[in-house]
Amino acid sequence: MTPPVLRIGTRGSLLATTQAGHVAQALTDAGHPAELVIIKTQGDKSAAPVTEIGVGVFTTELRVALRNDEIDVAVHSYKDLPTAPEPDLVIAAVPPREDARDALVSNGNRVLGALPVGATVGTSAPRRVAQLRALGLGLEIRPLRGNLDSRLGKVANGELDAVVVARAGLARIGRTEVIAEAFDPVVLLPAPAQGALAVECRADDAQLVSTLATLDDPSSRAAVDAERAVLAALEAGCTAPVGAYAEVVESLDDDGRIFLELSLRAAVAAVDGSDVIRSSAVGPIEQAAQVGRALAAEMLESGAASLLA
Ligand SMILES: NCc1[nH]cc(CCC(=O)O)c1CC(=O)O
Repeated sequence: MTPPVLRIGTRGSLLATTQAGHVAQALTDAGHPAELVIIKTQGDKSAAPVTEIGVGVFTTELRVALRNDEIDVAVHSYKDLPTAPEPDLVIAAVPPREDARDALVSNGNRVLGALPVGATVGTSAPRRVAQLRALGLGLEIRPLRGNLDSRLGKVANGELDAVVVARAGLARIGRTEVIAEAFDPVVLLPAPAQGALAVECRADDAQLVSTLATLDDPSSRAAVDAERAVLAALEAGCTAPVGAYAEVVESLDDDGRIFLELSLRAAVAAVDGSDVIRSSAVGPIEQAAQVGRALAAEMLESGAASLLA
């Protein structure tokens, strides 16, 4: 039995409570009153690089709370969720995704190409570090962690010339005005599932699963399923130098009729920027995960494993 007021578990950051708040509001509007329950995760307690604290640092405690029936729903940034399946839990909804691109916030609002050699750019994600280095612009990449406000603060106070963050995070907290440039995926491929939310609940809570399903956006779900299948098939985690981006696009069949299909691009980069393997594929929306796995297999044949080692 689902209690009268749904307990929505979320991390406590402004970004997390804002995005979980949207989910709570949507449920309340649909006649299912909901409230937020703040859960502290390992990633909130430690300021160490995520690459060191490990997989699931922003999500494990939320899943524990779900299993302990302390919350009914967990709202995660989907890109923070490990790819390992959890049979007792289900991603009941992937709401419409935000713009998935990475964004540059810089001193003087300069675009990346206008930053001089030696300019300091903050980011800790190996995926961003690798792709930025591969551009060969002579930038000084500096480690960066903490919540969005503190990251932006490092540009404002002059500690760094620029930072790279997910545009979606800025959009959700209403700060897109600070963006100097949103990177085309050709330049910088976003993390698998970046900009998407995962709305998770216990798999045996059938009534709640169907309630949450009303928030699902099938195109967003297909895209993230394909992207995460690439990551899983490469046996890489959310801190690996792997970018993937999928979207539902219009194509023409042999008779000139428009149909929808999934277009997927992925990249694996050496963290020192010395090499990038890129690949792309199109396929049926209903077979998103297969499209992702096939692309990963192709990239492994091109030598992706040696870049991930
Ligand atoms: N691990 C940090 C994290 N998890 C989700 C987002 C941004 C929002 C999103 O991608 O949905 C961020 C911050 C960032 O990458 O700049």
